[in-house]
Amino acid sequence: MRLLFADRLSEQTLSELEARGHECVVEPGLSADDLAGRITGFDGLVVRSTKVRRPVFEAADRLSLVVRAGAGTNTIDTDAAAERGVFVCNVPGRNAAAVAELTLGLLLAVDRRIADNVADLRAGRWDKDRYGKAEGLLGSTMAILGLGSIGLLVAERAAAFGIRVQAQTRPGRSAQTVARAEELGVTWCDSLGELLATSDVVSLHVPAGPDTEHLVDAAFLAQMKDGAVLLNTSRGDVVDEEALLAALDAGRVRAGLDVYADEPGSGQTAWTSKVAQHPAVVGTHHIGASTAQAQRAIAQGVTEIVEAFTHGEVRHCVNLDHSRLGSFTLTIRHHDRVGVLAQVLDQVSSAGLNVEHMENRVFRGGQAAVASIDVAGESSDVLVEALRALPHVLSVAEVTLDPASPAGSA
Ligand SMILES: NC(=O)C1=CN([C@@H]2O[C@H](COP(=O)(O)OP(=O)(O)OC[C@H]3O[C@@H](n4cnc5c(N)ncnc54)[C@H](O)[C@@H]3O)[C@@H](O)[C@H]2O)C=CC1
Ligand SMILES: O=C(O)CCC(=O)C(=O)O
Repeated sequence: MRLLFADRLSEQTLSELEARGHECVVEPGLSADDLAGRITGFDGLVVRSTKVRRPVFEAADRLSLVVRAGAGTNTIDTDAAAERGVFVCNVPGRNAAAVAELTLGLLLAVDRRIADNVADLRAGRWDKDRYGKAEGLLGSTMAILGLGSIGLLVAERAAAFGIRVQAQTRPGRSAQTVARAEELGVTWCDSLGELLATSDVVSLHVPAGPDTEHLVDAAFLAQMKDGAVLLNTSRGDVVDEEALLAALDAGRVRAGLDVYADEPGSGQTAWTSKVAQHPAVVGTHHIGASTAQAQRAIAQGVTEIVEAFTHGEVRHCVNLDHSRLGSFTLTIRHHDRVGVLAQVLDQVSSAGLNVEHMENRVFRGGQAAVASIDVAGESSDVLVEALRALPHVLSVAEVTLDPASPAGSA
């Protein structure tokens, strides 16, 4: 594949991909605005924080894969990609430990005012009176919103500090997550109000999206305990910054933030933000994932995704419709000969039916294969008999799909 890297990735990944025959063009200086003018001629695009907007997909001539070398995909117009049949894949979980480490670092920094301590010492001021007061973390209570890869690792690290961790009960949470959370001592609150009113620290680890936009608003902040600490290493949009500013000004809360609503992407630039500059905030520059360990793990994930893709497997795709669109599945065992599938598809299209998804698996030895074809429309005995009569077809089975069942192939 011809791959454009619009952000920096490890040299090792690039050499590994090149050793496997891919051409890697690395242009970390490209901005979101430059991308549309640069994308022609590339099959794949790999980005970290660089935004990938609709014009990129409109300008692309052969783009088939965008890999987000990280977890959050809110920086990519996944709908525009879906409209043009471009897969957008992320690398889930691989940078979670790094983000969890920074989250605890921010908490310690807020509690002990480490940044202010350092600034005063660097300015030649000793002030044990001012800095010799802190609540301490042992025995405090932390709420975690978003108990996924990062949330669970934050819970694990918080528990090691003697912090009691709690989360809200949430329908649809996997049994595996509940079991891991309980193993770590996480306890459950039935309502958000109860969770916030009983927590000294609230840590956000939810993805950005319509459900979580301004999840932390004035009402949310008003329910937090007086003097509580808000930690946000997820996305800036999750917090209504005007409301946070008011709560900070009123001395109601303190905050440790790695992400901001209108933060710049990668690189260096002049930037001011009232929340980031607030004295009750310890802020970092969206560096949660920026450790060598996390970037090695992410780079390995990128290589795996590109390699799998070149072998026809799409891993961690975030813009596929996982609900089956077909109404029935045909399973066709056949001799693996040139033209068999073309004849099968001919019969399906002659019956006026549309194929929604198909997969063909060849057995060892290359003699036989099984095709699984999800089809939209009404099946008929005539079609099934016509398929059975085709040369090299060994058997045809037909199963009507339950519209509620997930396809879950990618
Ligand atoms: N600061 C940084 O450098 C980084 C930030 N992130 C951000 O952190 C987010 C979380 O990352 P991961 O833990 O890897 O993702 P994840 O997908 O493993 O976990 C997200 C969790 O949030 C839950 N969730 C979704 N909506 C929710 C809601 N409305 N209320 C409560 N829970 C909800 C999901 O069920 C899931 O368990 C990413 O989407 C990304 O935006 C991720 C990596 C680095
Ligand atoms: O690559 C980065 O620095 C950002 C990481 C991030 O925010 C993510 O993985 O969602």
